Amino acid sequence: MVQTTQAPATQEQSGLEKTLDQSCCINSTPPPTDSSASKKKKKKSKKSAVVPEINEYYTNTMKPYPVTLRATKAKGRHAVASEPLEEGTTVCLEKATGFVVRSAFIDQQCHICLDDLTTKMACSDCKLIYYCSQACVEKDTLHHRACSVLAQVPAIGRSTDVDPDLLRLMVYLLAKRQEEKEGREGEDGMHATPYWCVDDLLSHKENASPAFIRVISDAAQRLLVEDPELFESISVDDFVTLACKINSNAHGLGDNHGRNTDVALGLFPVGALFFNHSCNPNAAFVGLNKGRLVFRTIRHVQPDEEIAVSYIDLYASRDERRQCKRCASPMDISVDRFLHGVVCTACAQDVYVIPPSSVEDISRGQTKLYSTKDDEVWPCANCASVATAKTVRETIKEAQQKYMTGLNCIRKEKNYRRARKEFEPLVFSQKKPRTEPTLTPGELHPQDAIRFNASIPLMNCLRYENDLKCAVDVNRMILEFMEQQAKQQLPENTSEMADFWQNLGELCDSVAKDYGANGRLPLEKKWNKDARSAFAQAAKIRAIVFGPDHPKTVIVKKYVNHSSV
Ligand SMILES: C[S@@+](CC[C@H](N)C(=O)[O-])C[C@H]1O[C@@H](n2cnc3c(N)ncnc32)[C@H](O)[C@@H]1O
Repeated sequence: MVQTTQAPATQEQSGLEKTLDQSCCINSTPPPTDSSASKKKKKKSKKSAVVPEINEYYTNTMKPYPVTLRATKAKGRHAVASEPLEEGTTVCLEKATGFVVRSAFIDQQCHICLDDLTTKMACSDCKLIYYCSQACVEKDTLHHRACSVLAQVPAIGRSTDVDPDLLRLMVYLLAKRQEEKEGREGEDGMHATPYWCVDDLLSHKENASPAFIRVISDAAQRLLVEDPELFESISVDDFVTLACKINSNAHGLGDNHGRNTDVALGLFPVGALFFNHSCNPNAAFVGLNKGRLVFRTIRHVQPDEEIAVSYIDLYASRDERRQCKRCASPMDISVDRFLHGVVCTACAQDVYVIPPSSVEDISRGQTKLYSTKDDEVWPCANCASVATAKTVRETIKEAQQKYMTGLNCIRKEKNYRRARKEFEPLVFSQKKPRTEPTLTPGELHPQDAIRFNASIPLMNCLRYENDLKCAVDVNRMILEFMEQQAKQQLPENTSEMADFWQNLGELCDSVAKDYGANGRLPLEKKWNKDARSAFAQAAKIRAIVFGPDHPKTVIVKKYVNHSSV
């Protein structure tokens, strides 16, 4: 997971985010009991797979965009380009059926427009909802239906161990359902996707853990008692289905001013139904204010090509990304082989290839990397000399341990110096100069996921400790890594890349200021120039991914022309 906030990257996700990531599995199936059962199941599911119908509502909603909606057995509902599309083309703009501000930001963002709160107007009853202005108070037609239940959500969440954000989103969605049933609908510029579309979403309930179903059922029973009228004709089982749908389909809505923090969570049925997953996506989704989500192409798309986004971190290991077209490509030619890779001790040219794990094994948490079979041997992709699974696994486990220790130093002790000591050996080769991403026999490959992920909190530690030039070096390494990945098929324009270019600009800007304060004008000029060109890169990518008028693009464009941030 890539994080570039000014605060150190903690790599930590909230419970709900984790569930969201895990549930974005592609065609994941419950584990079969034996291999013959598995074959039978596959045959059966192929036969029974039905092509979903596309309701006219969706076709009409998507008419303004250059896409055609299709449905097939293999892909379900999906969208293809109806003409050649340039990068940065809007292919869908949707207003959430329901969205809620995340608990951590509850008194920081307006619950209607999602803008930062300068003036705070709270609901005097539940004190759990804030508005930026009287105009936004008046636009809120749903809250009065949900207020009394919402007031109970924190206590229900605590006692049942369910994420209160998930509960609040369920309550809002059901309030929206009731509003529509009564034939009333609030209007704030753009129509929200109606509640009935939520019925079309896949829930993947069959894959939900019994523990999750149990806690949601407990919470549902408590909610039902609180407001039988609001939840009229809704059963505990309906609540569980809705929770699973949220887990499988909800999107985070980013902060419009900061970087990668999701300040809100919303359900966007049209986007969730028609934009499938790809590990090599040609489109991305971006949160906008007022609970809207836009889908934009991030590279040129051919007519008839499917438009797909990545549901998960582009830089995650193959096992995390599960199954998709690209991940199904042979492991020895796939970029994924690097994402958990130890450099061959014989040729020092490539990595020992860890065989891909089956989807069934992954869903049981039994990947090849973490299996206990030590007698297997894994060959180098270049020279075919082999290493034992045990050696490769131990090198990776040791690195993982160091990485976790580093994160804990930040999270628990706020000790950036100690954290830095844990991350440094992961990111830099011990035997070579630190800025050269060299292949050192027996060490993690420079493109290994742990090595890459460690470089992000390391850069944050260096920034915190004001070791700015080292932070610049690490930031440049991160960008080099991402550009390298882009050559091996990942997209060139990603929000993560734009963040790191902006971060580089800010770091160079600070170095320039330090030189300026010491009267070293030629150096100040040089670093200022580096800062401006980094901001220009960030602005170029943001204009494609976020759009030219998005606040994040606008702010970075301003920095390109300013002499300092
Ligand atoms: C957010 S939903 C997309 C809805 C789906 N298109 C439909 O018609 O219901 C995610 C689910 O769509 C399917 N899906 C997503 N990406 C896919 C892909 N690349 N190929 C096949 N199925 C995919 C998987 O079942 C996945 O769990």
